[in-house]
Amino acid sequence: MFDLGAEKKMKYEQGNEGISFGQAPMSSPPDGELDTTEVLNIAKDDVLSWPQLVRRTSEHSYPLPVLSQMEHTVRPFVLKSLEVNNAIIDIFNDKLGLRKGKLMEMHLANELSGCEARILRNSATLSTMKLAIGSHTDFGSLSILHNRQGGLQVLPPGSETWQYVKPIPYHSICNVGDALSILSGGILRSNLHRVLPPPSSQANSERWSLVFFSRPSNTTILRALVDDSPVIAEALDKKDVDSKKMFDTGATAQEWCERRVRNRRFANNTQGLDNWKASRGTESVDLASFRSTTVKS
Ligand SMILES: O=C(O)CCC(=O)C(=O)O
Ligand SMILES: [Fe+2]
Repeated sequence: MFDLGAEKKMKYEQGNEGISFGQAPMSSPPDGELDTTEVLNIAKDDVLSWPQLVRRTSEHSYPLPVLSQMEHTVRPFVLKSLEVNNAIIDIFNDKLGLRKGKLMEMHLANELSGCEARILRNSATLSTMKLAIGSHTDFGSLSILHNRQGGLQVLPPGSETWQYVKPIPYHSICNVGDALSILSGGILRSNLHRVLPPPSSQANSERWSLVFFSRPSNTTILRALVDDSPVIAEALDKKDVDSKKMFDTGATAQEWCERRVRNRRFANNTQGLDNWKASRGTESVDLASFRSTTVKS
């Protein structure tokens, strides 16, 4: 799939419109270097409507290994991921003081959304510092990540030191993304992370990972649910005027994702810092941290 050759891969390219599904060359603002990881995104909407496609055209759908495994592998993976995702969303819903089912109403599987499964491959490399995936927050609600090799790092809030997240066998890693952070008035945090080539004994090996990203339905407006929960209203109340603005984006979930995807695309990343700024999510760290290579294991 990733070995198809550049020309054939173009057929499955995600396109320039900020829509994420398909094969995606991403770069790492602010320096605009191409991330070394290759990714293929499969839309939840296409998986659930299969054999019909609603997000990709039949001419530019997905590589053959995806299509031939749709019934036996891709669909069960997406259904199980949605089940796990929904259970976690419901727990957060109650902890945030929202009425039962409020968050789920924004994540209905049969409504069009940016939810997607992602397969990632980073070729073996001798350079231990070349970014496999540049620093970013995830765009949506929850990301459920399955990886066996190291390389994932997080930058804890207020810190300039990246820390490795060690994969634990039979466990997955769950990240909160921007959408849930905004809806919760910042009570849930969308963490800043990046990927380096695997460290120590795994260095020089190819790195594969698999993620399911859940995102609110396309039409969901991304703003803190202050009218639905006193807990969220109180959290937002404590923020200063500038931070408050971040929690009333005026954007739909679709617009939010499209903006972020478009400005992280290698092909679009020609404006240096302007692209970098336009690609940002809910993080509020300075530029120095994005360039920092200080690592604590
Ligand atoms: O491959 C990983 O460990 C992380 C992938 C990731 O952060 C992403 O695709 O957004
Ligand atoms: Fe990520």
